[in-house]
Amino acid sequence: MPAVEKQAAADQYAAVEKQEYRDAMARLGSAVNIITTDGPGGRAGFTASAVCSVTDSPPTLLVCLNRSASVYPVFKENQVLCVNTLADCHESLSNLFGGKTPTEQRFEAARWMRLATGSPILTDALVSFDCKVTQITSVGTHDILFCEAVALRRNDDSHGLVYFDRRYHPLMRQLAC
Ligand SMILES: NC(=O)c1ccc[n+]([C@@H]2O[C@H](COP(=O)([O-])OP(=O)(O)OC[C@H]3O[C@@H](n4cnc5c(N)ncnc54)[C@H](O)[C@@H]3O)[C@@H](O)[C@H]2O)c1
Ligand SMILES: Cc1cc2c(cc1C)N(C[C@H](O)[C@H](O)[C@H](O)COP(=O)(O)O)c1[nH]c(=O)[nH]c(=O)c1N2
Repeated sequence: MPAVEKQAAADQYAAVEKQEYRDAMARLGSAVNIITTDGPGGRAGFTASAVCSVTDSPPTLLVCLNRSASVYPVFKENQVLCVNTLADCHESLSNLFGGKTPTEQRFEAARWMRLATGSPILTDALVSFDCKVTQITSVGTHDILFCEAVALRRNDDSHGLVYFDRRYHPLMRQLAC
């Protein structure tokens, strides 16, 4: 089909209204993560549910970051980040990093260490992916950061945390007895 006709065919679909889309997205349960960075641009961190695995070769995750977030310029400059996937005990930490709280207050509330990139690793996270940002694509209000994992840390005894229907839910692992 010629490009003009393809465009005309696509234009016949109206976009779903924003609130209706959010109400629908609230039905998708997801892991909750605190994304951190440190480097020439300074230290920053925010809560993100828009995170997923892209490929294992090379081991790559994606993180969606709203360009209007206060932390955006810091992540853009540093080009490294850590995806810290939260455990069941981290509900209040998730809210702290998801709101309007100043950076120092966010980081004071937990214990951190470093691995390869210098990004803060949450010591009791379920799992942490220390990454370099390899590619960025803008879609609408967000940037999609493609992140290659260069180091990992796991806490195999922790339970998970899921964000579903605008609430947090603990997700129990079957632990060996
Ligand atoms: N991807 C995101 O940027 C994203 C995801 C989850 C929550 N949030 C923010 O966290 C706060 C609380 O969220 P909530 O789930 O309690 O209620 P909500 O009604 O704002 O969002 C419902 C769902 O819609 C999606 N969503 C919300 N805002 C979005 C955005 N700007 N871009 C893309 N998808 C978005 C998410 O899947 C979210 O769980 C809100 O300020 C929300 O904007 C942002
Ligand atoms: C459960 C949950 C999940 C998400 C968020 C919030 C919460 C509570 N937020 C919002 C994000 O954390 C917030 O905008 C940042 O903390 C930046 O806020 P300030 O601009 O610094 O106030 C968020 N933002 C984003 O850009 N991508 C995402 O995937 C998510 N996911």
